[in-house]
Amino acid sequence: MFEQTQTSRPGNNLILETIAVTKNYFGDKSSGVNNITVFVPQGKITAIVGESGSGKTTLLKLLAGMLKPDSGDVFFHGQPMPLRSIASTEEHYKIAMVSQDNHDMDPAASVWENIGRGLPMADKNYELPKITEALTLLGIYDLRDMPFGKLSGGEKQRVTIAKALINKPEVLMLDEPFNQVDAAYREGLQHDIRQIVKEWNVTVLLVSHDPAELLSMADELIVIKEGEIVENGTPEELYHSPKLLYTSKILVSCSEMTAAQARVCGIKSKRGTVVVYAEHVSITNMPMGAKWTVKQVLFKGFFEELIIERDEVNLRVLNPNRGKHPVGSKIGISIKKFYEFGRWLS
Ligand SMILES: Nc1ncnc2c1ncn2[C@@H]1O[C@H](COP(=O)(O)OP(=O)(O)OP(=O)(O)O)[C@@H](O)[C@H]1O
Repeated sequence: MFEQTQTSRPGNNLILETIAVTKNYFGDKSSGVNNITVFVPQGKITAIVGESGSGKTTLLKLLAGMLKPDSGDVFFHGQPMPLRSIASTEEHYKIAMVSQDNHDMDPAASVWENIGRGLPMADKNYELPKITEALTLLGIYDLRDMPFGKLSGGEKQRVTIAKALINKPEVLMLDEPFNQVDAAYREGLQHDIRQIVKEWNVTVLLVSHDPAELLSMADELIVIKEGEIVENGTPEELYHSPKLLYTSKILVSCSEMTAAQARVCGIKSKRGTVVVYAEHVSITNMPMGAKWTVKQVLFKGFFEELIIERDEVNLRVLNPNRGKHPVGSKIGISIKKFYEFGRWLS
């Protein structure tokens, strides 16, 4: 594999680290994670990205002390992380996990009751101000008397996050937190989480499959493939200069082609694979150059994505002028930028 160790940025205080951690479920490297070293900076949003089954949740659980590594170490504030299955310790209250399934919520109980159950018994006297604060923070105070089971997916997710925040954790782990949440609601929730991170200096570890979410929310991305770290950097670094084809395919709507197919687009490449981002293709107005056929028009809200074809090569094009190029019409294009990847780096 190309690179196995995430690099830490100078000046960042680290809150969580794994050093050469391996966790395999079947005794070989085919599942889990292998020899992973990661540094999680305090007060930032770090996203773990990778294709399905690459080991993101396993890494999250190792960092939370929910899984015992086969080898290697996990540190929280520089101290070995105790395992949760033995007993919940002070460290564990400082790390809250929000997963996709809301499994610890009681659908018949009210929002207020569900959130209150997140408090330790000794803290019951402080229930009123703490629950009020959590509900207000997530903008769901008005829902306090509603049964949890009657809420929409987005509202449920806000309640789950409010419950995770009630003990003011130092680390909030979010595993696919916005899966059930529709687009309009999602942006508001993402914004609120960013605010909480800033105001409370909370560290967030985020697992997501949504490129827009990853790019807009994360301060740092860790890319994981087949249980190993293959690349890391800021969203800007990885978006504009991905080292790996794998990374660009996760983060960007793009077209992947062989060097021979790229020649159809006027690109001469000596390397194995060429990638063109949809946003780097512009539509030209010259009728003579209109050699591409629009095959599909994908509605994306305020813009469209066109799939166009020429000589059996398909290309994705970002089209801001919606409705102008229907299926079957001919267009010309120019490509502003492309990326080349050698096979050994993919
Ligand atoms: N409890 C388990 N027992 C056996 N194998 C497991 C277990 N948990 C995960 N695995 C396997 O380990 C690999 C990594 O799983 P993991 O859930 O960490 O991946 P992921 O990147 O989070 O996937 P997804 O994006 O689909 O949630 C997969 O091959 C998975 O099948």
